Amino acid sequence: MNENVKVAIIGSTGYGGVELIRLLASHPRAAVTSVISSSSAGAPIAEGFPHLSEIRTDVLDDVDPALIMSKADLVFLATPAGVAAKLVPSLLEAGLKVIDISGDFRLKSRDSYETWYKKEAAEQQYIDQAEYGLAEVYGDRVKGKDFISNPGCYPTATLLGLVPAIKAGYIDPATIIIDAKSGVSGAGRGASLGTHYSELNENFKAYKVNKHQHIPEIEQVLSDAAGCPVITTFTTHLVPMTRGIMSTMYATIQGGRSLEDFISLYRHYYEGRRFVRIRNAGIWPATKEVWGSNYCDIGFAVDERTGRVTIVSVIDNLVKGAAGQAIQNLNLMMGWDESLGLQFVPAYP
Ligand SMILES: NC(=O)C1=CN([C@@H]2O[C@H](COP(=O)(O)OP(=O)(O)OC[C@H]3O[C@@H](n4cnc5c(N)ncnc54)[C@H](OP(=O)(O)O)[C@@H]3O)[C@@H](O)[C@H]2O)C=CC1
Ligand SMILES: CC(=O)N[C@@H](CCC(=O)OP(=O)(O)O)C(=O)O
Repeated sequence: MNENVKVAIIGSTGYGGVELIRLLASHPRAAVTSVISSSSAGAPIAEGFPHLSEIRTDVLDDVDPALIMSKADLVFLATPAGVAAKLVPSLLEAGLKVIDISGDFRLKSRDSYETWYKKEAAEQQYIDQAEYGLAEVYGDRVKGKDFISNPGCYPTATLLGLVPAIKAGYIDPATIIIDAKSGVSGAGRGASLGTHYSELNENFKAYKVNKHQHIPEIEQVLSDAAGCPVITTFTTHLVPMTRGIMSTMYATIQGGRSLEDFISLYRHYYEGRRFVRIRNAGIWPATKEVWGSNYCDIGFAVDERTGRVTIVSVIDNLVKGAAGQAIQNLNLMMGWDESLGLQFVPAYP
């Protein structure tokens, strides 16, 4: 698989879709040949997004599998929950490769999806076909596949911070507590009461406590890593900033492991994976240090007094948490270097 690829984006007027357009503009082997909208077909995309005017002079296409097939080889879906479940079968049947950024194909159990997402689940055969693309953990399974389910933003930050320690038995999986915070672009472009300026500015609030739809996704992967069922406490918070996720995780240490043990375990686990950066002792990652990039930065502290480890993991929700990891999965699918088109230095300050 050494050919270049033509790409269509469904949901290209949303934050995830627009970020895909931005990142793919500098991809050496992928060209966006169709930007798609269910509500504004026929309108020039640069009309709504003047920052794209140099690179996109085209109009938005309708959601039509035959039209997409005539223009593209692969389609990204950056659509609200429930949309991909209905669209993906016809896209796959049209012969397109698919990368879905929504949560519709991440959970292997239909019941679990319907419990947590409160929507009708996709058909089981398509759920079974979807490869869950947490790139640094399951990347080997992605190569050559036609259908990837891209992980959620919170799960990406959280799982990259927990999987090595669970797999190595450095922490007790029954003791994990995850305290996560997100910038507001994680909620998408649509306006809502909870995310408008005066509700958000100079405010900091917890939401969906014990009810967040990313809980079963995190537990599915932690259970796979531990080899036994794992349940966690996971609390999300909204921070008055645009981009960024910080996931702070706590667990009881097993086997008397030290801070140096954790740092060296993670450096070994992520060796050769350039998007995960493990911090030296005492240097904590901050969301600004990954802003606009595909990096996930992870730092640790070991508290000998409590016997617990603190793990802090940060990503840009729209890049590593969505469009960037989706492009990383495109690269892995195609057998290319996983960093093609993603070698951005974070914007700082
Ligand atoms: N924002 C983030 O940080 C992350 C988001 N995600 C997930 O990615 C997906 C997209 O998120 P995000 O970009 O933030 O969301 P947005 O709300 O910003 O954009 C979603 C887009 O989907 C399109 N859309 C809505 N309904 C339909 C439909 N029936 N058929 C086709 N297109 C439709 C809309 O565009 P139009 O009306 O033009 O069709 C809209 O612009 C969601 O599932 C989200 O949960 C995952 C990880 C991180
Ligand atoms: C800040 C904020 O509201 N974030 C969203 C993330 C939604 C998301 O990405 O949902 P899926 O991964 O399930 O598609 C939330 O917490 O629901």
